[in-house]
Amino acid sequence: MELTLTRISVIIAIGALFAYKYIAKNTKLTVENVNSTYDYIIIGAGSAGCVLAARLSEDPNNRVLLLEAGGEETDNANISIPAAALSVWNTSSDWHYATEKLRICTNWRRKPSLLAKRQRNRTSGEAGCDGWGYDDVLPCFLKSEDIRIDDLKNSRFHNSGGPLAVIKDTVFPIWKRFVDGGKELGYDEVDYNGAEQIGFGRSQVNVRDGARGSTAAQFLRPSMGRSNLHVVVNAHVTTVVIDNKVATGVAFIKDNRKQIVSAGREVILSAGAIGSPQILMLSGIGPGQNLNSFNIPVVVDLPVGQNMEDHICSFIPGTMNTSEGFTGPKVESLSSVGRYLMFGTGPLSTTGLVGTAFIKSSKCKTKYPDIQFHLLATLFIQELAKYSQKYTKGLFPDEWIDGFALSTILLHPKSKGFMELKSNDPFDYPIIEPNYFEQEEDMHMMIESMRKGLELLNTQSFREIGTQVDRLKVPVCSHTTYLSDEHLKCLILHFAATVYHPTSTCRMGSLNDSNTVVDTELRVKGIKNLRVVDASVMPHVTSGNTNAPTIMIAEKAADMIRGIDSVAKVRNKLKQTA
Ligand SMILES: Cc1cc2nc3c(=O)[nH]c(=O)nc-3n(C[C@H](O)[C@H](O)[C@H](O)COP(=O)(O)OP(=O)(O)OC[C@H]3O[C@@H](n4cnc5c(N)ncnc54)[C@H](O)[C@@H]3O)c2cc1C
Repeated sequence: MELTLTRISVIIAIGALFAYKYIAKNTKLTVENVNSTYDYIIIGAGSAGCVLAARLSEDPNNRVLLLEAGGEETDNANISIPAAALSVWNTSSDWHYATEKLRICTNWRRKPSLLAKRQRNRTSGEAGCDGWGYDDVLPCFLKSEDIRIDDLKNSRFHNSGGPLAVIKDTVFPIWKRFVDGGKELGYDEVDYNGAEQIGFGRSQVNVRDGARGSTAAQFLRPSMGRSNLHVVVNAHVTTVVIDNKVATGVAFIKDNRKQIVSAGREVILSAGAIGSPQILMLSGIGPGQNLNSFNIPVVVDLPVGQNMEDHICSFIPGTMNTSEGFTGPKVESLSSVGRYLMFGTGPLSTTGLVGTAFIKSSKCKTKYPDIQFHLLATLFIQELAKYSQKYTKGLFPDEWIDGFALSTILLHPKSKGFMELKSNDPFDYPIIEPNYFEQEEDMHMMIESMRKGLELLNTQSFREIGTQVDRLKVPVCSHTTYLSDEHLKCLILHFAATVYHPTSTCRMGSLNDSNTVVDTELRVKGIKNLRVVDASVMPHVTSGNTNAPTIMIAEKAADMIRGIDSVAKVRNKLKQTA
C-alpha cells in the first residue's frame, strides 16, 4: 500500500507542476451567461464534440454552444501525463459505467449475428454507407493529423500541420523485441496506418510535447478565444427538445437548475456510444417497447442502443530478465521527473503501449485483420489490478518487477450487445449489456489469439530476455491442464476485459435499413435538425482503435453541416499520388 501511495503522491505532484507549466495559462472553459439561442448546440465535449465545436465555430457567423456533463480536463492534471493515464480510472473524471454480469450460456441466443462485412482501421466501407469509403474518409483523417515521425512525413497516408500530433512510442526498448518477434513469425514491420495494416510496428500515439493529445487540448482550447463559441461544463443534458419532429433545443441541468436553450439550426449529439443513445431515448427516440415501459412518449421508433459492438481483449503477463520496460520506480525517479518537466520526454511521456500488431486468424476471410496485439511495456503490480483482484493473486506481482503484458484483442467479435434505459431518470445509468462471448465463435477466436500471442513470446527475440509466462498459472484456473484450451478459456472468462471501444449504438445506414438510426449524413431518421456525431454511428467497430476514426467522423460531419469541402486539396493531392 505504501508503495502505491508514494507513487500516487509523486504522480500528483508531477501533475500539479505539469499543469502549472503547460495548462494553467489557459482560461476556464465555462461561460458565465448562456444565451437563450445558438445556431448549433453540441452535446458532449469528448473526442468528437470538441472537434465539431472547433470546426463549426471557425465560421464567425455560427454561434455554437458545447455542453459537457463532466468538468474540465485540467481539473485532474494526471489526464495530461501519458504515464499517469491509469491513475485517472475510478476518479471523478470517470463515468464508472458497469456492464451487466457476463452470461455464458451456449443454449441461448439473443440474435443472429449481423453483417460480416467489416471496417478497416481507417475505413467504414459498409454497404449502404455511401460517402464513407476509404478514399472518402482518408482526407478527413489527414486533416487532423500532425505526423511527427520522421520516416512517415513524406508518406501519402500521413499529413503535417493538423491539431493532432502523432508520435512513435520509443522510450522503452522492448518495442524492438516485439517487432523482431513478429518478423521471426513472418510479419513485416509496418506503418499500420499506411498502405498495409497487417504486420508489427511501434505504437503510434497522440502525444504532443509530452502531453496526451486529447481533442479538448488540441482542438477546443486553441479555439476558445472565439466570441461565437460558448462552452459549459458540469452541464448534464437530460433531453433534446423536439417539437413536431423537429429538434428545437436542449434541456440540461447545471448546479441543480434546469435550463433550456434553443438551437436555431441543429442539435448535435456527441455524447458517445452510451450517452448519445441514452439522451435520444429519454427524448422519445428509440425502441418503442423500452420507452413505453417508462412512460416516455415515442416520437420515432428506432433501434437506438441496439447493435452495440466492442473490442474485447485477453492478457498474457510475461516476466523478463532485462530492464527494457516500464516500472513504477523507473518512472518516478528524479531523472525521469526532471526530464519530463524540462523537455516533456522520458518515461512519463509514454503511454507504455509500445507495440501494436494486426494479424489474421485462421478463420479470417477478408483482407483485413481480425486480431490485434498490444504490447504494454509493464507488468502491473497486484494493487493496480484492483478490478479483478480476487482472481489476480499470482498473475501480477506484489512489487514492481521487470515484465510486460501482451494484450490480444478480438477486432470483430460476432457477439452483439445493446444498451437500454433502466428508468426515465436522466441520472440513472442505462443497462449496458455487451454480450461478450454470447457467440461461441468468439471464444474459439480468443483462444486462438492467445495461442498466437504465446507463439510470439516463444520467439528467439523474447527467449533472449528469459521471457516466462508462468504467471498464467493462476489458482482460479488450477483445475485445468496448463495451457490447454480449457485453461485458456478459464483465463479468458476470468480476465478478459473491454478495450473501451463501444460503438454502433446509433448505427449509420441507408434510409431503408431498419437496423440503423442515422442516415449517411448522420441525421436521425424521422427527425429534422438532429444529428449524431460520435463513435455510436459506426456501422461496425473498426479494425483498430476507435479514437482517430471518431475524430475523422467529426471532421467529416463538420464539413457536411457547414456545406463545405475543406479537404478538396488533400483529396486532389491523394489522387495525384495514388
Ligand atoms: C479508459 C479508456 C481508454 C481508451 N484508450 C483508447 C486508446 O488508447 N486509443 C483509442 O483509439 N481509443 C481509446 N479509447 C476509446 C476512445 O476514447 C473512444 O472511442 C472515443 O473517445 C469516442 O469518442 P466519442 O466522442 O464518441 O465519445 P466520448 O469521447 O466518450 O465523448 C462523449 C462526451 O459526452 C459527455 N456526455 C455523456 N453524456 C452526457 C450528457 N448527458 N450531458 C452532457 N454530456 C454528456 C461525456 O462526458 C463525454 O465527454 C479509450 C476509452 C477509454 C474509456
